[in-house]
Amino acid sequence: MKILIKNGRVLNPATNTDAVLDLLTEDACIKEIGTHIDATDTDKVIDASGCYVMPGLIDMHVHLRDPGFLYKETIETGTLAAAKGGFTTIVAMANTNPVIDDAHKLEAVYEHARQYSPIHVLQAGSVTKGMNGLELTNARALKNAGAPVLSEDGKTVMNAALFREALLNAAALNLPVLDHCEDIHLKGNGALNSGSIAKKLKVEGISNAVEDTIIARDILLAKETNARLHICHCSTADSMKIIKAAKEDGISVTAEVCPHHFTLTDEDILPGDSNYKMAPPLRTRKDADALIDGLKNGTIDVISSDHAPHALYEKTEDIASAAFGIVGLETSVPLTITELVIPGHLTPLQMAEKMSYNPAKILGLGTRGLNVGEIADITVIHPDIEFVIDKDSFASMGRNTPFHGRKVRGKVLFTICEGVIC
Ligand SMILES: NC(=O)N[C@@H](CC(=O)O)C(=O)O
Ligand SMILES: [Zn+2]
Ligand SMILES: [Zn+2]
Repeated sequence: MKILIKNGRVLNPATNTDAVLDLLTEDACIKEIGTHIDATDTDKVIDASGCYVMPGLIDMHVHLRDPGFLYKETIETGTLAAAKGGFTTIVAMANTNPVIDDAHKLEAVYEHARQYSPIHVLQAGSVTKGMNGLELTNARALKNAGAPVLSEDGKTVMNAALFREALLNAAALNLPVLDHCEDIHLKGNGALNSGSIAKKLKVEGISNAVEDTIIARDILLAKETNARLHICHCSTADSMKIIKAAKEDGISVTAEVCPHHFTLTDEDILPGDSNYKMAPPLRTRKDADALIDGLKNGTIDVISSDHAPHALYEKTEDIASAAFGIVGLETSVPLTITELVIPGHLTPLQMAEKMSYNPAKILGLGTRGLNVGEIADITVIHPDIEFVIDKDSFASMGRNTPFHGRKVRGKVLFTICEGVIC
């Protein structure tokens, strides 16, 4: 199979390329990149005039809900949603039922993914057994079974001594740890960001310190253990200061933000709509602006979705009792283009860096760029196509999005994984 992508704006952070070029794939690899590649003898020609041609996007924070929560999502529906959203690789979090805490369970996910996924699935292993926060998993066995990272996402390992030991083990294996930062005692029954909105809606608040104290704790533990720490879903202004200082100090820390946290604030929350409820919560304008600054100045390495599908009945009108989390795989690209690229906060090349190049580096996937001889994982996006987000068009089983009805720009036209159009 040969696919010729003609006249696209090829964005390759690995070589700092941003140029209109043709790109030819053959079978699973990139065969040629050049100014005029001949179309004869190809199976498909894609006219990519006006389009971004990026290395296949990588979402390093996804909840596939498989095994155990198949009424929310499955490997099949979640990876289809990922492909539709432009992602050729995703990392699935371990908070399934059972929790992915041993090699056997991890291998079962890979077996399912081989059967049902059009894209690459990487499965995280949990930090503690059953995510019980008490007993560490066997990190080496998880790594040998193919876990590129460890993560307790959904929870913080509250015992600092135990987490320190986990970081030591991870460091010895060169495994990054993806860190959900939320002090459960400080959080209490909090549902939305602390402040006037939570008060008005009569729910308990979640202060910035719930997040910032754990980020600071874990960065200090990473410093002590030389572990590679990746901070998940940053939402606060102070987290940017802490992470920036840590990086300047030479500590091995990377960080991500999710599109909802730079797009919305707690002022946007509609009363009775729990699709605005997620962990961490939507914060203030000041926080969102700080996240955008963090993306611009390199404090933030990665944009990930934290795709967290839930069933309709789990997202009831009662915000206090509704589940935390929103879907994101099919809205990440248009929100990033609309909120960051069009206003000039990020260049298209920087978008490719945060949504493909940097995740690949953190996950140890090599360069994963658009280079001859590399695997043909490619995303073609038209940045100028305007459309209205429609939750009923999602491939995901989750309909829990606050973005239904929102006008955006930037449409994924093709997701090519190993030389095959998904
Ligand atoms: N983000 C969320 O609000 N929810 C996630 C858990 C998590 O990412 O911490 C989930 O699994 O539902
Ligand atoms: Zn989390
Ligand atoms: Zn998550």
